[in-house]
Amino acid sequence: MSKVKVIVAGPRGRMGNEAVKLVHGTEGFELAAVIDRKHNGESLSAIEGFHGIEAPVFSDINECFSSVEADVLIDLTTPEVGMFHTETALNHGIRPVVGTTGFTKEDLAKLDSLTKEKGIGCIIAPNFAIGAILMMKFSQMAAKYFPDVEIIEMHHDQKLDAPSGTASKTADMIAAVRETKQQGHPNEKETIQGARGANVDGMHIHSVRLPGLVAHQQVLFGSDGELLTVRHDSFNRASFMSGVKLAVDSVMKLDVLVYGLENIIE
Ligand SMILES: NC(=O)c1ccc[n+]([C@@H]2O[C@H](COP(=O)([O-])OP(=O)(O)OC[C@H]3O[C@@H](n4cnc5c(N)ncnc54)[C@H](O)[C@@H]3O)[C@@H](O)[C@H]2O)c1
Ligand SMILES: O=C(O)C1=N[C@H](C(=O)O)CCC1
Repeated sequence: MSKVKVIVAGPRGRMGNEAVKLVHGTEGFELAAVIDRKHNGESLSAIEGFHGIEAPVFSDINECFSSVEADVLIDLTTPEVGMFHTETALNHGIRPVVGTTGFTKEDLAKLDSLTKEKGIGCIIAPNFAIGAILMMKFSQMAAKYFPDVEIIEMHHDQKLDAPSGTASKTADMIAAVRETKQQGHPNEKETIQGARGANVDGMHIHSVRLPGLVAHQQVLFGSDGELLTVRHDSFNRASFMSGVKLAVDSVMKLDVLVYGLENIIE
């Protein structure tokens, strides 16, 4: 069987670095190229930390897609760049696997119609960690019985977007199964703006950013006399890689946009 040819965008980033190593070390995958803001025209193996991993480096995505034959783009960059890369990949017939977070509902709607128009698969996964997917699924289950929910997401202090993609997705999944509910006292007032966090469908999301953290979330469910906490912690970026592999394998069999790996795993 022929190998899945993969391009990684953002190879020198925290996640991109792991993804390059995953693709390079996976038998059924081939690293076709990388897209990096610097090092155009070099081989990846010449860049510190990638010794022995041969792949051409492109700074221009259109040039990359025109020069290299590829099946899948893994994007791990920034929200604005990720949206541009995803649209460009779809327009070139390359299937995107997007880990980049910070996409708006409008971005997702736009990508959904572009995916339908092109008839190829696309996966946007706010969190690739299998434990995080289960945390979201368990939270959705719990919300049927505990409609009062607060989400606390905690990430490293270099994160650009807030709330996290995982927290937004968790809130969306919970909103899909519970009636809209304004939580807390109906007359509550913030004496310092933002004290109650972001409000999604009556649910509050609190974003913590601290050095030393990687990616953590707890979903609190309160009821009369009891508290249920569903929590997940990623302690390193390797925790995301089995989900990245699953997404690359899965996107090859899809012809629609899938938003969230919970739609892929049983
Ligand atoms: N889905 C998940 O499971 C998951 C897990 C971790 C991080 N993330 C998300 O992945 C993204 C990357 O996270 P990170 O921690 O690796 O960030 P990072 O800042 O370490 O890496 C981002 C990389 O993108 C590169 N980049 C920026 N613009 C570019 C361009 N035009 N072309 C090519 N490369 C470009 C930067 O140079 C940088 O190396 C973020 O959006 C983050 O929220 C998702
Ligand atoms: O490190 C990040 O940034 C992460 N972002 C994702 C999110 O926004 O949910 C997932 C975990 C790590």
